[in-house]
Amino acid sequence: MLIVMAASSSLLRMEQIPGKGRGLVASQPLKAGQIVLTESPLILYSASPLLTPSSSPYTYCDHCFRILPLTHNSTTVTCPSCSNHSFCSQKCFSLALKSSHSTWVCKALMSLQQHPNSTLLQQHPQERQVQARLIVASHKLFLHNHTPSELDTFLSLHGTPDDAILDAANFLHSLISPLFPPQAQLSVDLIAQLLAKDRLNSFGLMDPYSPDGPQRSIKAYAIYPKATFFNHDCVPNACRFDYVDSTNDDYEHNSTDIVIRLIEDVDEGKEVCISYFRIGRDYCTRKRILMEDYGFTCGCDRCKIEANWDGEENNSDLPHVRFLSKYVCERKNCAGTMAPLPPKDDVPSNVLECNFCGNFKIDAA
Ligand SMILES: C[S@@+](CC[C@H](N)C(=O)[O-])C[C@H]1O[C@@H](n2cnc3c(N)ncnc32)[C@H](O)[C@@H]1O
Repeated sequence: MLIVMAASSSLLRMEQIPGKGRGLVASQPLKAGQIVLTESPLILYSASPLLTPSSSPYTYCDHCFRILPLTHNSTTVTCPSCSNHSFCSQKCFSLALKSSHSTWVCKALMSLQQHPNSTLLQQHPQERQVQARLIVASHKLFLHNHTPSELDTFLSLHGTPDDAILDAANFLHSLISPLFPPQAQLSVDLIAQLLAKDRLNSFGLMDPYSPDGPQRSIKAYAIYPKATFFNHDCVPNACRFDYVDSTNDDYEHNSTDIVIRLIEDVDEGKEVCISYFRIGRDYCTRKRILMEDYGFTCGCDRCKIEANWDGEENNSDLPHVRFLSKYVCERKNCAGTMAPLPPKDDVPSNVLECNFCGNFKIDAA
């Protein structure tokens, strides 16, 4: 059912949006269901703490983050050097050896997991163990011979270190810089920038949906070079899909790619926005997350209206209430966002797909 279509970057252009910084706007009229962006992560790293056993019921391939079978089967490969990282197939392991689990990454992670580094890490909040993974995963950006544009792109992202980040950066620098090759330009300031940018710009790749399972947790974080420029709206006109655990062959080797698909038609020049979390959340929760995690107050029409609600109103005619009743997935334990499948031969689809549980429904309207 899925349709793979890499979006041309000409569908979107970057502009300064008053009060929001940079954003992405439609450079031509766009249709509901249209895929406006597909891209691979610039940085991708596991959300599992390096030392503490994960609370997730799942284990993942350490390269593509697909779920591994409970008992390792014949295709699962464990890294013979560290015995700590597993891969869903020989192919994924081979790809990992050239990128996410190169000899250097393997040695750096092992060194962080060994005494006395592990003792030092354990004396700090557990978050440091995940931040250490981020720094190791980003090591290519810090090498002098690495393409400078990626580091420049990264450093231009939103996010400024605060005192807590500077403390974390000082500690992580003392722990990790001895592992870096001499030609790397790793400094406390660069680590602080990395942590600050990651906090505002990374997307979480989630555990698979299960109707009766525990609440889904994040299995990996990814920073996408263009998708990071989508601003937030509480009534978004686009939403994000990923197919990490999809069994569809089209996604076999790009399962950590992000796919941004339009929920409704977007006129030329109009900003394309996503929601930074599930859209059904109430006003106070949205306001808190946007301030605490992203540092801004949302000025969208939905927030303006809901700020004055006392819970007694009949709101069924309001545009955002109609939007939510149409596009929030009603499946148990889900509440994801539903977007139409891509149009075929310019004919819009009346099938909606949930970006969280993968459910399909016919749009009766
Ligand atoms: C992932 S970045 C999005 C791109 C960003 N505007 C830029 O110029 O790089 C997230 C940041 O964009 C800004 N932002 C996103 N949505 C916003 C909104 N609806 N209102 C105000 N600021 C917003 C906030 O500063 C937020 O921390």
